[in-house]
Amino acid sequence: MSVRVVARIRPLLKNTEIEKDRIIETYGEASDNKTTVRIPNPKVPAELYSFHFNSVYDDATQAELYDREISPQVRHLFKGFDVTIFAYGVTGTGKTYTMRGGKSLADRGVIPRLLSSIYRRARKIEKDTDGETQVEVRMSYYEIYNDKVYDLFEPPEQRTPAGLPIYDNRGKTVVVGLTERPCTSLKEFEQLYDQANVNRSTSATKLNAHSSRSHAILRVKVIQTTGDEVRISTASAIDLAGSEDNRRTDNNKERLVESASINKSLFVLAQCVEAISKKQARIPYRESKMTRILSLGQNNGLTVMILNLAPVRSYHLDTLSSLNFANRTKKIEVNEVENQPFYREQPVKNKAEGPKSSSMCAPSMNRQPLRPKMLSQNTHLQEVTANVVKPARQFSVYADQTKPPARPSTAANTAHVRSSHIPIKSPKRTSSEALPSFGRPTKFSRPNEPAKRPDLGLNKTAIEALIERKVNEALAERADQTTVSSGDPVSDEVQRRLDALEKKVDGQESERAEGLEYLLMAKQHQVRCEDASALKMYRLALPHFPGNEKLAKKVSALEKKIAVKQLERAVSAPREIVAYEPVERPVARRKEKQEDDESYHEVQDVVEHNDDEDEFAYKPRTKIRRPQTTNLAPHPIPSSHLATDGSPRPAIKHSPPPEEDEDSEDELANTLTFQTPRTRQLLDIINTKDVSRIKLLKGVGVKKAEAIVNCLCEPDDDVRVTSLGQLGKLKGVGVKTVQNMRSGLAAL
Ligand SMILES: Nc1ncnc2c1ncn2[C@@H]1O[C@H](COP(=O)(O)OP(=O)(O)OP(=O)(O)O)[C@@H](O)[C@H]1O
Repeated sequence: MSVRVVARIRPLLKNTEIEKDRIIETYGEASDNKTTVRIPNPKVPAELYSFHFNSVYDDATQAELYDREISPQVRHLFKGFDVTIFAYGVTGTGKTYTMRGGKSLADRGVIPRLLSSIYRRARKIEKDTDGETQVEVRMSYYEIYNDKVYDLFEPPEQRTPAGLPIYDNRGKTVVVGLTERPCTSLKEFEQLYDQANVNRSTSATKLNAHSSRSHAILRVKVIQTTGDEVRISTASAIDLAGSEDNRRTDNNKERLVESASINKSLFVLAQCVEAISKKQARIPYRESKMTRILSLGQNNGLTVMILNLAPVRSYHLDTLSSLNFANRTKKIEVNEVENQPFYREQPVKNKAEGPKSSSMCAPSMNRQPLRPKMLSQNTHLQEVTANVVKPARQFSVYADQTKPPARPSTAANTAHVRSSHIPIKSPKRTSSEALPSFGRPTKFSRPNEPAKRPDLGLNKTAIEALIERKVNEALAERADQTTVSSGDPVSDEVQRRLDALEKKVDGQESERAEGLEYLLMAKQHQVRCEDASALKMYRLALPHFPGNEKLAKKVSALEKKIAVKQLERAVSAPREIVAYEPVERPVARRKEKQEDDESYHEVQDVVEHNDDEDEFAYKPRTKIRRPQTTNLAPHPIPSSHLATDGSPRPAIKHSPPPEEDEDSEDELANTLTFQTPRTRQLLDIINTKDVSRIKLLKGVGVKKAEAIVNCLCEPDDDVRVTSLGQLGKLKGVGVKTVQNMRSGLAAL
């Protein structure tokens, strides 16, 4: 079965969003059964893109979404399936609202409603079985913040900076040292959940006053116990942090680091989804903790993704990218396999207290091999297991007996009975791994049934003697080893040195790793054309690479680039012409431009070969000219070319001006600062987008005029050149041409 993808479009936010800016439309066979989202092409608004999902909710209430999408999953959960529900979307699109919701009854989100359903169903099962089946609910709640895992049941001051380790256990990612709290009622859950949410990392950003800065994972374990049969299934509800465009957030240093980490993990998730959809052999799960924990497409059970979308233009590009991601996600196949019940050994002491009070220590729980999918819907399991006589207990302490006595006939019968009903075979195990003589490896008879125990020829005293002998042997062996190591002064000395060396290297490594982390973030920001954020990250990296000239140069080049951009912006804003303040003239422009070019290539290199960054070696590269396209139409506009409202910005093409113009950039910087009547006249002519008029400008032939008009002619968009700086950056124009055009105007 595939991941179920449902899109939820949040309503317009009062005070900040208006109807006119709505760009998303939804369609379906009926008004309560929508399945399609339509959104215009940002370049060609008349062209609509359609995306089909399992369901689409437009302005839906919390109850509607829950009842139709999540409530049906509770039944599966109690049948033994693991259920994963996760909310995905850009920051401010309503993920936390969907998952957690508000405080009022109507506003409650998926999580409190899910827990309410779980408790209701649990009570019903207990009642229907006259208490024979008991249901226990335990929960753990943690967050992944800056790629580190923190227990949300622990207050932040008790956290270790490194966070909790995770490891893979037979395909399941396990967080080590996580608190698991029993939770007997909805009220108790709400208390725990609210308390834990206080520990979650949230902050105000420009786009969301309560932005989640971490991915939050709630795991609810449902343990159903009938006699000594235990069935465990888990519901995971995940509120992912939203990706952010830092040009829009005005994030400070701390927020930027968080943001880079969020964006990185979401980037890895997108890569994983792409790799799965392309059926690639390598899925890069391990590159982020979030993808390891989410295990999309790797986990068994049922997965529902809630795609949160904002309906307005300011999210246009982000919405498109989320829709594309969701479109790929819906094709991911998940193994719909339920967790099998297992049988636990009931401690004699607790027997009288009944199953509810029995301890549920994780180590005693041995899962059985998974059955193939075709059996996953078997509803007769209870019946079958009721007929099964459990095999005799086997102690490993008997392993060194010459030959274990023949297994009691009941065990053989068990295997026979089982195989006639359910051929238990894990789809993930090879036959050699399966236990040949027992249907279930973890099933033990109760200890107070001595009559069924095999006669293994050892009495209690003999067993104790055997254990004592083994323990003594092991202790003696260890004592021998200790003597050898302490008696060797050379190895002690070597060991001391090694320890010291290790510490030193560790220190350097963590220092360097932190620096590299900043560099990587800087590169990510650069890729997204967030120069200011990139600069901040480079500055943070500086102290980690003392004396690295290349890095220092990079910082100063970026500072200058930003200064020039600010200058251009100031010039293009009409009011600021009046308030013009002289800005320090950019010096050594030629050099700066070279560095810009190089950083352009480096960014590309980092995307392809991240290893380059490890050395931070500044290798001279051959200049690669970007393709000289004359028509923009077939190429998607990169997000950096679009204004925050999704419409194309005035057609500034981020390409280096032609070689001939490099020397004159200082002069252009001069002319950028104000608009003379001649400049205005020139810009007016350019903005006519009329080839016959533009070609008359000095130094402009028909070809150049056509190229200029092509740059400006985005269908249905009024792209205007508002400064000489912008004009100079159009493809094929450059500073000299601009000067020619201006000087020619005097003669017109
Ligand atoms: N369906 C909805 N109905 C009413 N208000 C909503 C809805 N969805 C979201 N909102 C409002 O939109 C704002 C942003 O929502 P929310 O904080 O849930 O976004 P988010 O995607 O979790 O953001 P982040 O990733 O930054 O945490 C909140 O004020 C929330 O109340």
